[in-house]
Amino acid sequence: MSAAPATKGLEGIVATTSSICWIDGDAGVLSYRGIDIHELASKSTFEEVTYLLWYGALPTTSQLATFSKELADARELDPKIVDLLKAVPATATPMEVLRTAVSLASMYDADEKDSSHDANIRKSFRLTAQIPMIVALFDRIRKGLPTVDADKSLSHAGNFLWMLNAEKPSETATKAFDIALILHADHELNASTFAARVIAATLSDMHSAITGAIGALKGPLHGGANEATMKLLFAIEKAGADPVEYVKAMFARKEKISGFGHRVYHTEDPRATHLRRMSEELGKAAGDTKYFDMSRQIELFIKAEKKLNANVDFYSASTYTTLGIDIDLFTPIFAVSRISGWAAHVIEQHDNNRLIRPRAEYTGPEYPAPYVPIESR
Ligand SMILES: CC(=O)SCCNC(=O)CCNC(=O)[C@H](O)C(C)(C)COP(=O)(O)OP(=O)(O)OC[C@H]1O[C@@H](n2cnc3c(N)ncnc32)[C@H](O)[C@@H]1OP(=O)(O)O
Ligand SMILES: O=C([O-])CC(=O)C(=O)O
Repeated sequence: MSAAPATKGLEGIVATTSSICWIDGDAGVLSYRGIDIHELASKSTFEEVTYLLWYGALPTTSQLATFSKELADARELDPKIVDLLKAVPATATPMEVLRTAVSLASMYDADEKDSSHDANIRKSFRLTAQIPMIVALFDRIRKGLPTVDADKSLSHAGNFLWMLNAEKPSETATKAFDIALILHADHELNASTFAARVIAATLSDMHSAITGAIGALKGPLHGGANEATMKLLFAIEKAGADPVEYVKAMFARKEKISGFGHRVYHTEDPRATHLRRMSEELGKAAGDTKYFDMSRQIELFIKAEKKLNANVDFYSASTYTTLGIDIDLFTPIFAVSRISGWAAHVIEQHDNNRLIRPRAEYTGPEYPAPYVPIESR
């Protein structure tokens, strides 16, 4: 069979079937297992959403209690992983460290050599519990601050904030963070999830797939855009510039504005609706809406002038900054949530596997090209 012409970036190509996440990019609908993201963001918790993603249906009260306990009990890290966090060069970024620590965690995983469905579920618990621990511990280690042990009585969101700040988080902060985790949990065949599925489809293991996914998430066209958005807001603030004039100048230089545009949504990203509200509410509660106000001015200008919508990364930047989180933790925090979706996709891929191996449209020299002997070249 000869290959069809290429579609740059695989735009619009349906690459697999999946029962995890459904998006209508024209109507701005996102659902996990058919349940609308707005309902989940307002009524659910990260633990419940993770159960939904892995098992395909909402849990009963006792199922959720067992699941949440199992997830909390998985808050354990081999000391060798903590040693790694202490040994990396001072220039290491949290995203590089997370990628490397997850790869190392594979060698200390009880199911290292087992990729059965049940072993994949057990690994999903461990990775989902360990990733936030790695991010929080590394942040404190690099700052020379004492680390704190995981608190298994706290929720997933609450324990992350506890381990990051060594202070019991407020209910408002825990709730806001939990909603952010729900919103970022899954998004169909985004680049990092696709990368994870490609790796899993070779029958490689869950840790390899997640390590690759973290590498894909890191890029500024994907999860890295939340960090890039905050850098933009800080640059505008530092320059004392008018946000709209600053962005206009970027457009004149043909630069892309982080946090805008999306391959699938042609209308408002439904996650941005929540993050915009959270950014504003948290700003008001903290008595400083500066970053929300700047963001809103930029959003209104870009929407009016370029018909581009804010994506999930745009308002998560000001939301996390208002929660007191350092800018280079934004993308690792995306992974703290997205591990739930990545794991669901790796499990689904292994449960019904076929190697993912597309074709390329060849654009090189015409075949057969001559092999010119080296002395004649
Ligand atoms: C969690 C996530 O991954 S959400 C996405 C996070 N990434 C970002 O926010 C980075 C900024 N955005 C982008 O680079 C893009 O919109 C992407 C990567 C998200 C989607 O890319 P694609 O679907 O390939 O769209 P593409 O980059 O071809 O853009 C289409 C057109 O809109 C323009 N455009 C898209 N996004 C932007 C932007 N953020 N700023 C300026 N122009 C943009 C492009 O320049 C292009 O214009 P042209 O047709 O005149 O050349
Ligand atoms: O779906 C995408 O291409 C990117 C995205 O929004 C996500 O991964 O959450």
